[in-house]
Amino acid sequence: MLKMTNLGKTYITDSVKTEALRPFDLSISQGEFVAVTGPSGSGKTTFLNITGLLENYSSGQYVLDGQDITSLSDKARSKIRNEKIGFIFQSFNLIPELNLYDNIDMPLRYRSFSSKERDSRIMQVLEQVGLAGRKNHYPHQLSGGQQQRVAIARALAGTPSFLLADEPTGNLDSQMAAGIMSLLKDIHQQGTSIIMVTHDPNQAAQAQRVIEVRDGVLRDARPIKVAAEAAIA
Ligand SMILES: Nc1ncnc2c1ncn2[C@@H]1O[C@H](COP(=O)(O)OP(=O)(O)OP(=O)(O)O)[C@@H](O)[C@H]1O
Repeated sequence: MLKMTNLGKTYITDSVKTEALRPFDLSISQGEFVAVTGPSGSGKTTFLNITGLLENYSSGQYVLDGQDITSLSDKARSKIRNEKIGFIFQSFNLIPELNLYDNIDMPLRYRSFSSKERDSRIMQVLEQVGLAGRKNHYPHQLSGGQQQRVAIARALAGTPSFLLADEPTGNLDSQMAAGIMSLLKDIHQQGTSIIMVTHDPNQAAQAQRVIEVRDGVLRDARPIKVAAEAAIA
């Protein structure tokens, strides 16, 4: 699904050079659930922004679904971002003036779907996150956990190649956080690839594979399930 080769990111501000990500190689296959973890300032957000095509890298190559991103224009990148990546943020990022239905519809309007197809996609994802009966409600009428469910529905509606989640439970209490983790695991079981940044080692352990970032060095732990099977063999 995605392949990064010798990818690196250096910030230069007022002649101060920060090597946010030292050059690394990484492949993530369709259907994986990957957690990205590491201490504050280690480079997780930089990694996430590059993976989500929100930020450029300084060196190397990034190939997404067979397409080399390196030489694309900003417009072409935006199109790929909208079609292939579903974003989930810590702060939900719903539009307060729009009801749930219209929040989910918003990114679909930039795609070539008919209004009938958009409607069926919106209702399907609202069902999937258990909020079909609340489609006319506004974000402020929902709990934090429910708002995050809407954000997940919005991310899923465009059938992206993968979901990119940035601390998706960071603003939730532990019970709501457990509900969101369980929803993400269900979505993964149904075939969606997920890349999730988290500070929480317990959440990271629920993914199939953990990538650790420390001082800009990306360490790719082996898939946990494969490692466990290897230990038994
Ligand atoms: N725009 C920027 N200009 C200069 N340096 C930056 C910029 N963005 C990030 N950095 C630096 O790059 C390094 C990695 O930052 P990054 O935000 O990716 O870390 P993080 O692991 O996401 O941290 P946190 O968990 O606190 O969000 C840090 O040293 C940071 O100061």
